[in-house]
Amino acid sequence: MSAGLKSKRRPEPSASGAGAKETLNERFVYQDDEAIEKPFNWKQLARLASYMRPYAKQMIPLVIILMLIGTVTKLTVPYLTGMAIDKALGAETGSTNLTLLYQIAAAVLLLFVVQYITGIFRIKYTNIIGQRVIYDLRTDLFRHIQKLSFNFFDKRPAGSVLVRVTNDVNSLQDLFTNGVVNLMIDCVQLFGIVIILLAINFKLGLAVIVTVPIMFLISTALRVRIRRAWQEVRAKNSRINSHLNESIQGIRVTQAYTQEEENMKFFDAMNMDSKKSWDKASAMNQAFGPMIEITGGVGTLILFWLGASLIESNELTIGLLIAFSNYVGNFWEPINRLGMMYNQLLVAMASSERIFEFIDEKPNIADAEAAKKIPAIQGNIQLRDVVFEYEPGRQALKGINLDVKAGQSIALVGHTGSGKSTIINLLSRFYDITSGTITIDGYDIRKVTVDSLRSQIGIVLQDTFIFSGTIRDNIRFGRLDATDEEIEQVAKAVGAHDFIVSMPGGYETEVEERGNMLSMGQRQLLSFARALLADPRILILDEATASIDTETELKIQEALKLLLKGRTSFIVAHRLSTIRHADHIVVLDHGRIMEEGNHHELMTQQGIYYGLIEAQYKFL
Ligand SMILES: Nc1ncnc2c1ncn2[C@@H]1O[C@H](COP(=O)(O)OP(=O)(O)OP(=O)(O)O)[C@@H](O)[C@H]1O
Repeated sequence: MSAGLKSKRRPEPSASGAGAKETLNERFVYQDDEAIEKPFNWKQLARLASYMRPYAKQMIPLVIILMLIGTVTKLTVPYLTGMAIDKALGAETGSTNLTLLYQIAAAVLLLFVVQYITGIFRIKYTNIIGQRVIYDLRTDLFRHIQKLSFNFFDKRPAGSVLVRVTNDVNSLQDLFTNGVVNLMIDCVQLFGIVIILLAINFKLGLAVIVTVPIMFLISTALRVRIRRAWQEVRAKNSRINSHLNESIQGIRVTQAYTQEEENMKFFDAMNMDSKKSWDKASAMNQAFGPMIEITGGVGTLILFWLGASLIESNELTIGLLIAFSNYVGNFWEPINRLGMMYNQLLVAMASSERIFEFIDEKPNIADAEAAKKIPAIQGNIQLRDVVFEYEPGRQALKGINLDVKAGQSIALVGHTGSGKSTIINLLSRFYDITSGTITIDGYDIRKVTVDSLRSQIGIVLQDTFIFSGTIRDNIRFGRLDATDEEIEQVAKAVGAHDFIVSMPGGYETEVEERGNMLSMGQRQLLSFARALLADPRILILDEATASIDTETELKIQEALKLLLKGRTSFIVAHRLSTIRHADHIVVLDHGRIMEEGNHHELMTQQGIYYGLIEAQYKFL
């Protein structure tokens, strides 16, 4: 397997059920993804808000106007209701006035209609803004992830990267669509109600307002506990998802080793764990949920108790008390929502921190300041004292010197872990060397632009990745502007045409992601066709180790000959036929070149190479 594509594996499922429980806490947890909420951070909030800037001029003023109209109409209704009771139904005047009642009813109806219509448009526009912001954020993140270097992915499980692009971005969706506008609405509504309450009756207004912070604290504290319990449920479910993902990906290995029962035990333990935390959260919801409702009731109680005495002393009318109680009802709504909003913000803090951490990660393979494009490559390559460490202090290559002339084919051979894949990863600059130099046609590869370098180097990896799409699309990946004829030409040249046309849809056959429906040999031929289409001056090839039937082997050898013709090539070679035909063979051991030469020279030396070839014969 190529070093660049190696991922750090999590431990294998443990062998016993008890072990399953013990490891449950560590497996499927991406350490840095565990934090569900983070403390409030103004800088980060400002950075998030900056994503709304492009839409600020066009849409935000419109949303604010709609919101203000909606809030004013909403706050006018209780006042009109109070007026209807006092003036039209005679609670204050002592005589009924039906005309006034109808007029007030008509006004209230009109206000409702206005509120309804402004609400529809406000929601529509906030959703549009929210979706655009999320789209921008996701695009930024994906564009950036694509640029990150191999060593970034070496350190992270693919699942952890996935979680950021999907879950973390999604968790901000609500904040951007409803959160920001609701926050504004609630603040305006609260401010308006405070003024109105104090204006209607200062004493009563003050009494109600004073209770607010206490109620707010109680309800927020209860809510925090409920939220944490639900977050625990979500975290457990996310572990189940990760396990499920791995189980499905690895189903072949599980079935081949008849590990279904063990896997089931592990899943069961996780499932049970999730169920228990759900039970706990649900019980908490039932116990505390009604208490939050009751806190709102206390305010109303104070209101009627104090209100009644004010009516007795003629300081307040019945209508105004009812209007007052309506306002108090409206008062609780934004306070509760603000509490929820605060929770939402803390969760958003954690998600945005993770997203920005990725966006701020500098790809460590980037163009040098004065980097120029490398001109059309001839293919002369020189490695001088190349030392490379994946991790500081552990040298994977310990001073490699190599001279390759344009058009030569170099076979890299050696025991597993000797540094073969590392060399080919360095040539395309997937990693930067620790010391020494690599030059192509005399250009130091660190001083030319990464794009101009990679676009002239073709790579065929052992794990030939097939993307979901048609066979034609997969070949076209080598050069996007290739015509259909060119695609068929290269497929014919590498000997893939026959099997392609025998498939149900020919070149248009849809292949699943990773190309599961294709055989190893077929995948290999497709990737050769892809590389031939790209027509690079330098070709890097990590030869597949899997044994394939002799007929396919012959086809692959033929295709390989064609592919290598006239190019400088580096092959991590496993097949004897490939090695034998190489112009130059480099034998690596523990990161050093131990032997060099052609097949005959090395065989007569009777050194490491001789031993490797002898060992291969034994297996044949
Ligand atoms: N991504 C990585 N992070 C850290 N160390 C790595 C990484 N990839 C490879 N190594 C280490 O570098 C050394 C050389 O590995 P390399 O993959 O080049 O060997 P190889 O000769 O290609 O082996 P194989 O034939 O098994 O693919 C090994 O000791 C390996 O453990």
